[in-house]
Amino acid sequence: MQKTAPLSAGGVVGVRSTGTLGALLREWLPRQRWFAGKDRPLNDLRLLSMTELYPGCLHLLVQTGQSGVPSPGGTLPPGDCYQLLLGIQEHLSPRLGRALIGRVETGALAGLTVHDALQDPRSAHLLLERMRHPGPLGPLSFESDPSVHVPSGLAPRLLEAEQSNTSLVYGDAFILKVFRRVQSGVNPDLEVPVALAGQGCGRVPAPVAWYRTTHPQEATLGVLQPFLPDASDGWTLALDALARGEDFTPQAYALGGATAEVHLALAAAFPVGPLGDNARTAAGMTERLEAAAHHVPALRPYVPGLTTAFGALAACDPGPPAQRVHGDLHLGQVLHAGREWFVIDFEGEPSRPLAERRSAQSPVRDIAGMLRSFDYAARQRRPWRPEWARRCREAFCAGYADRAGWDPRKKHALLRAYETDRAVYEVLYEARHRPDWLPVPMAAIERLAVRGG
Ligand SMILES: Nc1ncnc2c1ncn2[C@@H]1O[C@H](COP(=O)(O)OP(=O)(O)O)[C@@H](O)[C@H]1O
Ligand SMILES: O=P(O)(O)O[C@H]1O[C@H](CO)[C@@H](O[C@H]2O[C@H](CO)[C@@H](O)[C@H](O)[C@H]2O)[C@H](O)[C@H]1O
Repeated sequence: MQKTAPLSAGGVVGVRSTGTLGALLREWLPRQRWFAGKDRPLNDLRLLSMTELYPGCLHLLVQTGQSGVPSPGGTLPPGDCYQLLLGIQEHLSPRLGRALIGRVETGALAGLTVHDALQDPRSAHLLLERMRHPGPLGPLSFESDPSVHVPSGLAPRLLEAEQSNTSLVYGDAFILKVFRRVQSGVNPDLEVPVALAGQGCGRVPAPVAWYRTTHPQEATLGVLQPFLPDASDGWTLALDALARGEDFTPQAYALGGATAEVHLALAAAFPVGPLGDNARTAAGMTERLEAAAHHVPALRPYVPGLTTAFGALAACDPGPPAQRVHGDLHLGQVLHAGREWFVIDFEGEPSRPLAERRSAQSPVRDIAGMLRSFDYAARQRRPWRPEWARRCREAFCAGYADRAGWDPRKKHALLRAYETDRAVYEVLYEARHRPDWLPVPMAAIERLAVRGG
């Protein structure tokens, strides 16, 4: 293991040190949407690598030290590793005010202003130039599919949506996703779309360029893909349909079919495991439930009822064989463009270790994710529209069954257990990131625990 370097002179960035680059970042990081450790104080920050992308722009990998933080499962040191691109200037132009991180008072950068370079069009342009010219740069390596031409001079814009990563759109032709929380190993959001493209699966935009680091460990840092310019995501479309009182079942049916197609391509591209070992899966789900109940007290009264679902899973027939899956499928991860559904963002649930996200799992995990999403959408309206969600869920399963050759609705115990597991994940996710949304998955928890589905 490589030794990590302190981010400020004098060792680990201390609580009282102000004015150093480390102190500025320690104050700025926890305020970012993509910062995963919001529930624990950030005690220290260490520098893993620093590379000059071009004059005035630094690429950093930093390691957080947080009390009570679990190891992310990779071989990077314990804590979380984040990717930062920092613009360093004497004076920041007022139009970049929102990108400001602060002014460094001491150390090698004393007197200079630091900003988030991904919010700076000039830096975004130069980052694309790096991707257009593959090759190594210190510990970084830029690579591309030589069969695709990426033109120079595409105007960049930052996607403003609240996300787990940072995405830049170039000339409405390409989208670059810069992974913020980095785990060692290849990121499934590169690995899977490349493999699906190899299968000729047109439902997933194929990567055209990417960059990675080899220090302190191998890790994917960013992926450039074709941008679908007139696409609308499934969440927006579902909410629009609800607002207009419109039926969404034809779209849900088509989405079920598209999901099955992606599953078939995944099963062809990656090794398929044996039939599900339900007892082991149920034990894992029970463990996750207990851990979530530890963090979110509101879950505790429902633990016995929810555990029943996992018990039923352990006792039921093995489900479909384990295979690579999407891992975090919901309406925000599907795009509708030109009358077709496309699937994006194969990273899986961000809080799970990378090895787990890359392992073969039941395809029911994805089906349950999407079923939960129809429930989320229906609960955005007052009064709640359970019938709308029920019809979408039915249609989605019917579309899936027609394309996959097996019907998820006939796997009741399996579906209920995976839906429960997903709702437990959502409770934890909302408690950490969007406490106002907690009632949405909690309503499902109540339904699944008390009424059994
Ligand atoms: N190929 C694409 N074409 C059009 N829009 C896209 C594409 N890929 C992603 N997007 C848009 O970017 C958003 C964020 O992408 P996503 O991969 O989900 O990032 P994150 O992991 O940060 O949530 C999506 O919700 C979608 O609106
Ligand atoms: O898209 P991400 O990879 O960032 O996924 C995370 O954030 C999602 C919210 O943005 C979260 O999804 C939950 O909320 C959605 C509505 O905003 C809903 O459609 C999903 O069904 C629900 O799970 C997702 O769980 C999380 O991993």
